[in-house]
Amino acid sequence: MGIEITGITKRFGDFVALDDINLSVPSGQLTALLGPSGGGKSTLLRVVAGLESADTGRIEIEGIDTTDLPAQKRNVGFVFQHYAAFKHLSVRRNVAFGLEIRKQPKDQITAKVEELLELVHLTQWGDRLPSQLSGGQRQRMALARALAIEPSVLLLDEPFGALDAKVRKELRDWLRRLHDEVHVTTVFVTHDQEEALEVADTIVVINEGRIEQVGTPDDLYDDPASEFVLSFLGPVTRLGGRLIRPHDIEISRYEQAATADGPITRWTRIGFEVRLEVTPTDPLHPEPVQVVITRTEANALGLHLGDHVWLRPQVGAQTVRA
Ligand SMILES: Nc1ncnc2c1ncn2[C@@H]1O[C@H](COP(=O)(O)OP(=O)(O)OP(=O)(O)O)[C@@H](O)[C@H]1O
Repeated sequence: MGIEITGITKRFGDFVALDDINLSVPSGQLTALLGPSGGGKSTLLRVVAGLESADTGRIEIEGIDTTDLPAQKRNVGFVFQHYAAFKHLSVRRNVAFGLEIRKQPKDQITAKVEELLELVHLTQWGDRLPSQLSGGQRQRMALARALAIEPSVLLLDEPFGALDAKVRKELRDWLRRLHDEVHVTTVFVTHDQEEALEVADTIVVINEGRIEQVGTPDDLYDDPASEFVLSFLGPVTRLGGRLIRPHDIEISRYEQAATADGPITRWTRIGFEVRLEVTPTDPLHPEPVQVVITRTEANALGLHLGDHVWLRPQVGAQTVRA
């Protein structure tokens, strides 16, 4: 069950925004659509929501073919980056709105709204206007409003994208906890790999209208299917013709079996990290290699700018042929 996406293609003029997308989103999970800007994530979410119609393909939500159903009949909750609240209505009335137009009994609506406000920790702000809330509180209200109709799926398009880094971090922890409580099938769009790795049960990497890989955060991190996935999930560097993560490189001051060796040509300290650049002496692979170690390691190894060092992948490190 969950969401079944079969053979979805979407063109805007000659441009192919989605190219034969096939994807099963498991019921009750938190799934991230991750990829660079313009890759097609929002378009896919909008097609699932019914806000955009695909040229070909089929969408099933919880076993029901919704391909030709209008958005309001699909029973989806949707939250955008910039949430359009009713400015003249209180937070409570905004949350109640979807229930009022469904003509539910008043006492049921009141009880449901209080339950939702508690869930998103906004009980004490219920009588305020949306303009009197912070950005993070507004997005929580948007989630409460989307959840009010008890959707079969919750679709979130960069819900925290417009917020500053600290609030984003808080809200992503909060979303994870909220999801653990309500278990509604949730799909959220993000271009932030850390957000996806931290929050999602399953990550779908999308690039240029195609799915690059689907897996758990660990699957993707430990076993990237392509150079694109490896490099999208964090910084990478080239070591002897292969791509590797800079902190997966072993560095030694002493001559040893190594993939590359050369002098340390840059040294940058950022907090607890030391980022080094080593320029290999090998004329076949002369481009500088980035290496990241902790300050403690750098001190223990007695490393300095200009030292000649030997580099090789750490045991178990993931590498991909470049
Ligand atoms: N209504 C439209 N008309 C024409 N082109 C569109 C339309 N909507 C999206 N596109 C194009 O389709 C491509 C995919 O857009 P989409 O918004 O799905 O990407 P995205 O991965 O969500 O990126 P972002 O994170 O920047 O929103 C982009 O190149 C975009 O310019």
